[in-house]
Amino acid sequence: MGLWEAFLNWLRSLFFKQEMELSLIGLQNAGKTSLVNVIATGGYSEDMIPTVGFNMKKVTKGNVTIKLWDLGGQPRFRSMWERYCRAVSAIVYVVDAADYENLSVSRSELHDLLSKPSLNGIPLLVLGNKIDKQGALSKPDLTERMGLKSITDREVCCFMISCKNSTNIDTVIDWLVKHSKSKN
Ligand SMILES: Nc1nc2c(ncn2[C@@H]2O[C@H](COP(=O)(O)OP(=O)(O)OP(=O)(O)O)[C@@H](O)[C@H]2O)c(=O)[nH]1
Ligand SMILES: [Mg+2]
Repeated sequence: MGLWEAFLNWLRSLFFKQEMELSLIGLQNAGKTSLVNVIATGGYSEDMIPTVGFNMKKVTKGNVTIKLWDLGGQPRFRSMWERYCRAVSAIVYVVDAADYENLSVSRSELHDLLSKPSLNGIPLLVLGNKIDKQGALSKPDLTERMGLKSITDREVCCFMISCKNSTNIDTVIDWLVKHSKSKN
């Protein structure tokens, strides 16, 4: 980056703060809270407590402030997913790519959620997590098993990640930042 361009970017960052709000959705144990921690602090722990209800965290990346709604994935919390997705710039749906048993439930929960008229057109980022695990699905397999090609009414993107090894977390952050909106 040239000096002049860097200077312009710096100026822009002073005046054009960006902000975004997004919701992290997915079945229990998919790694949503782990992802929040990795994005916020880079920390990872095996010892996680299931999220009860939801948590909110604000993270700043460059001049973008991201408000993250981290929702509980257990069946009893799924009915509130829609409510927390209505006003967001993007829905981030986390899937455990090594947990074959729960893939069909994850797929149907995703498609149920996207069928809500209130969520029409909101961009979707699907993250296949835990690719450090042996036997984790490849991106084409996950795309197929989650029926992502049939979603045509919005922007859909899919990345394979590992919160444990911080794989592709920078790609996720780049995507998020690109989907933020100007505040003023
Ligand atoms: N091997 C591996 N384990 C992971 C990874 N990410 C998360 N985990 C583990 O998966 C378990 C569940 O992680 P959480 O982040 O609590 O999952 P969650 O989606 O927030 O679950 P709920 O809050 O119940 O909806 C924890 O034991 C994590 O350590 C990963 O990339 N690789
Ligand atoms: Mg959680």
